[in-house]
Amino acid sequence: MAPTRLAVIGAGMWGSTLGQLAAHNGHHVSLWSRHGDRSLAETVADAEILLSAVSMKGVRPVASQVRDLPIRPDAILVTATKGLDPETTCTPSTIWQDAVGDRPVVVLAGPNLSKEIQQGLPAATVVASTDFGAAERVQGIFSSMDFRVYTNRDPLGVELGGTLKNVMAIAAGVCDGLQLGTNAKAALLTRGLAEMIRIGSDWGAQVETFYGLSGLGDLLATCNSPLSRNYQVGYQLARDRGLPEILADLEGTAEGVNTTAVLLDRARRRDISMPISYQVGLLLDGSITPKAALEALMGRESKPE
Ligand SMILES: NC(=O)C1=CN([C@@H]2O[C@H](COP(=O)(O)OP(=O)(O)OC[C@H]3O[C@@H](n4cnc5c(N)ncnc54)[C@H](O)[C@@H]3O)[C@@H](O)[C@H]2O)C=CC1
Ligand SMILES: O=C(CO)COP(=O)(O)O
Repeated sequence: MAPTRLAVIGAGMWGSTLGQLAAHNGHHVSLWSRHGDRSLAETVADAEILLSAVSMKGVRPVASQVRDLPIRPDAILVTATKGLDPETTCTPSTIWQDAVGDRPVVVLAGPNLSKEIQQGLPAATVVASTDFGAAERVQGIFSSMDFRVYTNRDPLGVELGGTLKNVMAIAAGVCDGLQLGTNAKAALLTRGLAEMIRIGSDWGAQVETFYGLSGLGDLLATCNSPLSRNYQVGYQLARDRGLPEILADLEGTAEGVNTTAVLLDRARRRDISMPISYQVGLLLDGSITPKAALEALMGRESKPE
């Protein structure tokens, strides 16, 4: 494949890792950070691929800057952020589509703990777009013997899988922090996936997408790894640490903390039952203890699966 010019917007853990993967494949990568010397305008001007890996709070401000900059008419925008916009509850790709007009937008998500990828351990991911040719182009840029990239035609489902599992990862951390055992964890993840599918299909995503790498795959990785920041938040809450203290010590962003409130807002308005997410919300705002959250979930009225 001919070398491609990539602008990686956001030089955090994930942006840097994705930049390295593309550079190892011989592509020309420029990394932009709000703290760096190079301007965003210079970074994106010639780029054939613009890849955003800023955390959710940066998506709207950065996308509105990019909207006002000259970029190539044939540029492809790739979004790798896993979060929800608090103003509108929409996903990052919606904000980016608005900023780049009719250029293709590709969502990249999967079970991708950046520290493992940095060590050269094998991983797989998904690139999804309604423009299948654009997804295939991005697949070619990142694919290697260490990083297997699948295409998908359901960008919303892929994006929601990566985003919603962060809420479940907080719950999974609590489960392990309280030492509730393997049965409890399996029940939590299975019912968590049901919750993700319930709201995701109402959103317009395809159910089968949630059984793929970006849904079940990312749920398994994130909910079972101490490398996950979201898992760490839950684990440490269960060990009686306060949220501000946990976040102050955390390396990078735990998107699930903000995602939970936005998700619950949407679930309330759409009248969708999200019992696990609801307890995570109470836990994060300090109005319930981890043990009381467990009791509330186990004490719910009996129902069919
Ligand atoms: N680290 C990982 O393993 C993975 C992370 N992700 C997702 O990627 C996103 C970024 O994650 P990390 O790189 O780990 O987080 P990070 O905290 O290491 O980096 C976040 C980046 O966003 C930038 N940023 C934040 N607000 C900004 C603003 N207003 N303007 C400009 N830049 C701003 C920060 O400067 C930083 O470079 C998150 O949504 C995360 O869920 C997805 C897959 C894997
Ligand atoms: O999304 C991730 C792995 O796919 C990273 O998880 P955390 O953001 O919880 O660290």
